[in-house]
Amino acid sequence: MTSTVSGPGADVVAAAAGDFARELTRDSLLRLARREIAAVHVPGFCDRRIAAEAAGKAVRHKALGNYHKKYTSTVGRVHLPHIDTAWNPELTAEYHDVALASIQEVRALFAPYLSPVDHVRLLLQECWPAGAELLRLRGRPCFVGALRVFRPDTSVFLPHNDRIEQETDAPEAAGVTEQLVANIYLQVPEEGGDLQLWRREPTHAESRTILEVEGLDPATVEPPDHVIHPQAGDLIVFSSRMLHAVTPARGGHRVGMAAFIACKGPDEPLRYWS
Ligand SMILES: O=C(O)CCC(=O)C(=O)O
Ligand SMILES: [Fe+2]
Repeated sequence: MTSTVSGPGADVVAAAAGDFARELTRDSLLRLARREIAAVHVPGFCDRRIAAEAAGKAVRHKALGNYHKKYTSTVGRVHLPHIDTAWNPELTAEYHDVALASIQEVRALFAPYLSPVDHVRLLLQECWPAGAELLRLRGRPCFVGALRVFRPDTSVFLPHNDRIEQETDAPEAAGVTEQLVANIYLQVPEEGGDLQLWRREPTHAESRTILEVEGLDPATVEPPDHVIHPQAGDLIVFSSRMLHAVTPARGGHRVGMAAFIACKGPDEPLRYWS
């Protein structure tokens, strides 16, 4: 299957097909963690009918709330993701208290089928030299499998990056050498909802802005290196430490399922959470 690209970056992507791997394997994961490739993009990772059904449940979910920062508050998410614990001890305790129940609740949305995030967890465990496991912070299990709901025309993720060390001082978060994020797309309208990738980390000044408002003004950033229009059912894994953004989806909801993945080198297990 060919890559599905659109927008201003399409030529760049076509010219740089070697920047993408099409399968999640030991080799593609190691190359991604070493930043030799920009992303692992697996078209049709998950059955589209199963994806569509789960997307509908996410849009109607009773635990659908919004991200908390100024420029991400347009995006909905099901269950509390770690970023929204915002260094608050009560929210952090609540996050861990409900983590396992939330994992099981999201899993049940896909029953009787395997949830795509569980499928990713198994592949990481099988492929990575030292295996993979659920992240624990101060010994307490994290949630994984956040469903993100981008509302038609209004939701956007401005250029930003994600780093666990900026969200917690728990000892388990020290020594991370790379942070990846796996997104499984459950529903994507035909137009918009593009994933933009830059192959660089933000500058110090940009990082300060991102920490304050979780996004840069696109006019202040050069064009992205890659623009991908995901199809429902696709899996895309990329470095969350590098700049990335999501453009508004036109005329319909864009629903994804996300897991961050901390890497401390091939001799340590990968650890995932949302
Ligand atoms: O929904 C996407 O395509 C990526 C969103 C994002 O910012 C992330 O997964 O860290
Ligand atoms: Fe992100």
